[in-house]
Amino acid sequence: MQVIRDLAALRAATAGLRANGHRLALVPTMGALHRGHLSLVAEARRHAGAVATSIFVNPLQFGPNEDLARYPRDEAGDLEKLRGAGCDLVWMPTVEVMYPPGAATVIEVGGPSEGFEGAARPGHFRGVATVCTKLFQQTGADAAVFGEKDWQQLQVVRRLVADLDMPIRIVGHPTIREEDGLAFSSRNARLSPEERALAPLLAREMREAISAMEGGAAPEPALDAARARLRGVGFVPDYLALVEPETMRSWREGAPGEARLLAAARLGDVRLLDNMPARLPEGRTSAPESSALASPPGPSASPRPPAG
Ligand SMILES: Nc1ncnc2c1ncn2[C@@H]1O[C@H](COP(=O)(O)OP(=O)(O)OP(=O)(O)O)[C@@H](O)[C@H]1O
Ligand SMILES: CC(C)(CO)[C@@H](O)C(=O)[O-]
Ligand code: BAL
Repeated sequence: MQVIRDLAALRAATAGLRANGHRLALVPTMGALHRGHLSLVAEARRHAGAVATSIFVNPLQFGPNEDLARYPRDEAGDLEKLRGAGCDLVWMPTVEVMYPPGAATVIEVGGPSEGFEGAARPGHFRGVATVCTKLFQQTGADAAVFGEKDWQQLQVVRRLVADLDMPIRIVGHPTIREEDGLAFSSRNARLSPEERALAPLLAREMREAISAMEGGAAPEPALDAARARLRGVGFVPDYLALVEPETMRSWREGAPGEARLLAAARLGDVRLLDNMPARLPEGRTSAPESSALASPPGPSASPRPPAG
């Protein structure tokens, strides 16, 4: 496994892999690797003959009051895990290599960047989009694998690649969880034992709310009940919201189909993120547009052109 810290060496190594006929798949990470990351490495292997993992704690995606300085780091442990996972190349640039003095270009993605993590962490997705663009350029990877764990990030990266015609395939990989249902996350290492014992309740409450909604309950009351239960055990929920899976727009009340439930909640000073699919059933439409279609217009129904 080659461990590379400067750009010239990276270019030489990727050119060597390509000369040997290998396509390259990249797994971008911020290190402190766990089983979730290693499953991305295994997924990457299915898409290319050579696998690169980047480890770079990207200051550009952290706000001034966020946990950049406390972000967990474990270089020796990470390299050992990547060797065990059969990774071919590790790209570990320093901040100076990634952002040399004078660097002044950033990438701003609209659409799915707005709201949720974009609202809670202003500038976060600018940092993610900028570093991902650089990582794709630096490695020339044919594919990059991202975890569904950061669902909004995955949609932002897909938007970035589509809008800028980048010749790279973005692969999403399902969230890997501990046995008690908590999604693996590097920041879990910062939970106290008491917080760690409570942490799986986030996923449990999300599942409860989803099964209520899939059973026909209206989303907002189901989500309100989940928020209240989470508060009751010590979480500070930031958002618990049903959205369109790709655009991140709010789910249209009453619409059937495949939605995504997004959650962020604080436990102590650790912010946990999670998301899950929710299949909303037909037959409990309450949206003004659908009810106008389904029933004869009443006095307050807005006029609609006839269908077809
Ligand atoms: N439990 C998981 N299952 C699958 N993929 C994951 C999981 N956790 C993280 N990833 C993915 O790994 C990649 C690198 O993420 P990152 O290094 O930020 O890890 P993280 O554990 O999510 O850390 P953080 O605690 O900062 O959220 C991202 O694509 C992320 O979605
Ligand atoms: C994609 C990423 C490596 C960019 O810094 C980061 O946001 C992450 O680890 O999810
Ligand atoms: N996994 C998303 C990286 C971050 O929290 O900054």
